[in-house]
Amino acid sequence: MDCTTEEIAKHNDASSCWIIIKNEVYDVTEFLSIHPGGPSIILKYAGSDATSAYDPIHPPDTIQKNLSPSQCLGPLITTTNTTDRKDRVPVEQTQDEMRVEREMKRRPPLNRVLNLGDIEDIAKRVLPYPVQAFYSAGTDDEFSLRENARAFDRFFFHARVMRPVSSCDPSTKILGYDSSLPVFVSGAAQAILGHPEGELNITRACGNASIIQMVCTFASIPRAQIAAAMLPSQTLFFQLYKITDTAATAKVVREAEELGYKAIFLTVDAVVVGNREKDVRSLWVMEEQEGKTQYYVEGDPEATTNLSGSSAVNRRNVFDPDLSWKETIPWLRSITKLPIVLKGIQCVEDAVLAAEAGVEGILLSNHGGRQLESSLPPLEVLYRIRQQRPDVFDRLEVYIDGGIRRGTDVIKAICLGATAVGLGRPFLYALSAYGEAGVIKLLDILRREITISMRLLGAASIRDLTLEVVERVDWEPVRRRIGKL
Ligand SMILES: Cc1cc2nc3c(=O)[nH]c(=O)nc-3n(C[C@H](O)[C@H](O)[C@H](O)COP(=O)(O)O)c2cc1C
Repeated sequence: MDCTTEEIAKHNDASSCWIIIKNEVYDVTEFLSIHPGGPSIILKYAGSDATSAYDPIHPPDTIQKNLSPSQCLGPLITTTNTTDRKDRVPVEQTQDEMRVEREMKRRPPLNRVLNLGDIEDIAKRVLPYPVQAFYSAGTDDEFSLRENARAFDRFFFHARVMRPVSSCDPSTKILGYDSSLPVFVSGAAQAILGHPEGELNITRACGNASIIQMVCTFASIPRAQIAAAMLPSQTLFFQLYKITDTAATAKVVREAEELGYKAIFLTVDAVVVGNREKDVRSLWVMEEQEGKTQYYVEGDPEATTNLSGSSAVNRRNVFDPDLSWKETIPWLRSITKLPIVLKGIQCVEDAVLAAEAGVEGILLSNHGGRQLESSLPPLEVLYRIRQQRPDVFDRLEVYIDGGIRRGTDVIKAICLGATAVGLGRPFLYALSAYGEAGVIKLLDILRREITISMRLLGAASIRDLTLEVVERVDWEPVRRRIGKL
């Protein structure tokens, strides 16, 4: 392979994109469409050295994890021209980067942030467009994404009055670990795209607030570094993707256990990656904005169709598509002593199978509407389990995530039998908009909303949040606002 700078410079667009990182040359053409931060940031360095942009924000093993050996083209061959860097074209700020800079200066002070919708609005304004698209994307027409949140609007309270609530305690236990609220962080990868300190913002804020954080297999900060940042009293859970390389997965599980993570949340709703068109389109949106739009030319073969995150990931067979009740859980049990929770249960039947399989918990989730379109909102699944198979709640802990944005959402889920609820995007938005201070603010808002509503409901503790105080209506309430943007 000719890895001279002259040759590399020819591969400078989406049809063939080579970059140099630490004097090694990579063909990232296929990777463009699955780069969590979107392709435009890579394209900015297409045909040149991307080390300065790559190095500060990526864990050391990112390349090994994401590129196949055939995409690693070899060491950079230095010619006389390349040692003289004067001929290099300086990288200019894109329109989007200038917009982000302006918006960061316009952020309101935190005391003007009232709710999670406000945080989401601000984050969407200050995030680079491709990152905003990656974080907010749902699958297909984003129907499940919207309905996840709307499902909460169909439940109303039967408030009880004349009950002493001067002392109101929203704390609980999750898998036996203390949590100051019935809330945890559902792991959402690539926090570093929103803030240079990535997941660490969440770790620090959660440590002080006694909230449990689930850390992803594909977290953007090494899991050891996250574990090193936790307080002695703090609890971390680990989100596991079972990949086709079983031995490699087992190594990850053992490492997580040794690092002190307290439970394994095995994600079961992502055997392939969902069809997230917003994510794919963000490349074209950016091209248009920067004046590099490609137009259809009569007679051209279909150029790079660029069909999504999914295709490239699938080609490399990252996720194991053959998870099964018979094999996967006994295998996982055989390699770890940690409690096992299945993340991504989407119907009553599978909740029952999980109980029969003897796992310690299930997280009812459709991945925040990012996987199967028209998967039932997790709150509806919770309601159906409560109606049809209440015995499940005696056999394992049940959690839900997806669309939870208000203290009342949390309370409704607890009333229906959930032990706790997870939030994904809100943590990403909070850290993107305000770093660690944003995450602290988010938890303060939730705590305030939960305790106000518990008091108004006549509940002095989580034990008072029972099925009797919540009712599902069959009329369609007015559509909820999830965020202005
Ligand atoms: C940007 C992003 C990345 C995510 N990454 C993962 C992941 O790596 N593993 C996983 O199991 N779930 C992942 N999720 C799903 C979350 O764990 C969670 O199920 C979902 O965000 C909950 O919905 P919510 O965002 O409406 O709160 C991700 C979600 C988002 C938005």
